[in-house]
Amino acid sequence: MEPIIGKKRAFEATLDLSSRADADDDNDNEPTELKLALLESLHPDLSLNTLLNALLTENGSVASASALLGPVRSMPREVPTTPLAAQTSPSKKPTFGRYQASIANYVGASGLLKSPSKSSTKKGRTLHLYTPESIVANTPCTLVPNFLPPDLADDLLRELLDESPTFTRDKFKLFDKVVTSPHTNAFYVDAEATRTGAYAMNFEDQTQDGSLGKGKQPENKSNEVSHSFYYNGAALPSVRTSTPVMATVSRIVQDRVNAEIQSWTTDHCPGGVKLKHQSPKEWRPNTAFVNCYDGGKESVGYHADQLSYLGPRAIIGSLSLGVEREFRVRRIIPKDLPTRANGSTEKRDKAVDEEHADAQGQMSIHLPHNSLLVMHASMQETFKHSIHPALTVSPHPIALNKRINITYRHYRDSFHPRHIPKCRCGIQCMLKCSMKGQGDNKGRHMWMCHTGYSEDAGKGCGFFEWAVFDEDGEPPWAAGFKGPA
Ligand SMILES: O=C(O)CCC(=O)C(=O)O
Ligand SMILES: [Fe+2]
Repeated sequence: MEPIIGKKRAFEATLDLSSRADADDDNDNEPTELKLALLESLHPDLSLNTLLNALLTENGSVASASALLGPVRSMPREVPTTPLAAQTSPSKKPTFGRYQASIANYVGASGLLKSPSKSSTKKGRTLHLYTPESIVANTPCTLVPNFLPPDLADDLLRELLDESPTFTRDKFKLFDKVVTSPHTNAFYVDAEATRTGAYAMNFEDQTQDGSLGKGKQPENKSNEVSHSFYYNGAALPSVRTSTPVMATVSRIVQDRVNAEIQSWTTDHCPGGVKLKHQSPKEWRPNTAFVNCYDGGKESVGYHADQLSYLGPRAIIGSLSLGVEREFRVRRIIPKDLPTRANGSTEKRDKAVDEEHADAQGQMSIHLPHNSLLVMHASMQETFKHSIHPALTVSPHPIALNKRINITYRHYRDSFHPRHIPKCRCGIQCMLKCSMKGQGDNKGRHMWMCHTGYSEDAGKGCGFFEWAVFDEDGEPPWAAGFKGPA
């Protein structure tokens, strides 16, 4: 059995680490904290998130936000002198028992907030989607609220909160600068997957019960790059075996995601048929990134997930626990720029991309505790996603200011590190979807060198080749490859 040895994860070079909050779009000069304080005094039983959302939806107008939120419950009381953001800072004792209002009370039949100007996204604007119906109608995602039995969700949350102090921050290169991700994470492989098959692990790294031990981060003992997971030019520094509750939940996620794939295909794919390059096989999660966001400032910028080990048309089951946060999505806008021979991108192009993307606006999905978001087969190729920084968070009784997110993933045997193409630097290529180029090349997948993204690497070798898949997304080296689609 060959070892899988972890390394470091990072994101694509399109990350936007800015913490620009939409509240900057306010149409007057009052600080947002003051407006929130006013709104809170008018609607004392609503959560800060609800108030903030209403304020953002109404472009910073307190009067319109208040009208949207419904009848005023009391006369305004004195505006607190402490900014509300500070009231939920980790140093302050959180107040529990605050009623978490459902914004669905304030939405129209479409699930969109009642506001005619919000029927579609606009430059710099955010369309808030508050119901599962509006989410699936506007994005390639399905939201399942109250997903797990409540005690199981709490057990999983407690288990991962215990692990979270050992999580690390990604470091990677962006526009020639080394950036650190504004949240922490760790990578897990299912114990079952580490015992057999393509993802079998080197048992030397494991303890007797088969786990790597809490927070244990073994050094990569092998330089055999073909057995490591590479993200943006560096191998992951550690691979952990999934915790017992993660594994139990993984099976529940598997069943639900497969059922959701079926309904989504029937309802949203032309002719009710799966997409070209989507795998027809059962989705079987065998790995997961677990993310931790400690307080509203922690976030992750816009990115599409790297496809190297997932293959094209990847599906991800993303479980949220603890503090509710905003998951923002925006469409990737293909542009008619000529593709460079080596598929490389430049700073100037990225800036143009960002400007172009911003012009389309974005959509916001609110992810409460114990909700499962299924990112369907067209998501990674057509949308970017992020966790937006929050001015305030409503503390969770177990997690306080933290949000834990588990992205369950199916790493496919035919995309195992030992199989995928290597570049001239000698490391595995990254699989990406091209959004540039002309005609048929737009939306094609490509294998490319990602050394240039690594914290300590040079420019990379510029290796690039178009990826070839059959109808089911299998590469030419896979058993049963049926020929180019
Ligand atoms: O925290 C989340 O919901 C998203 C995390 C994410 O995008 C990722 O792990 O790639
Ligand atoms: Fe992601």
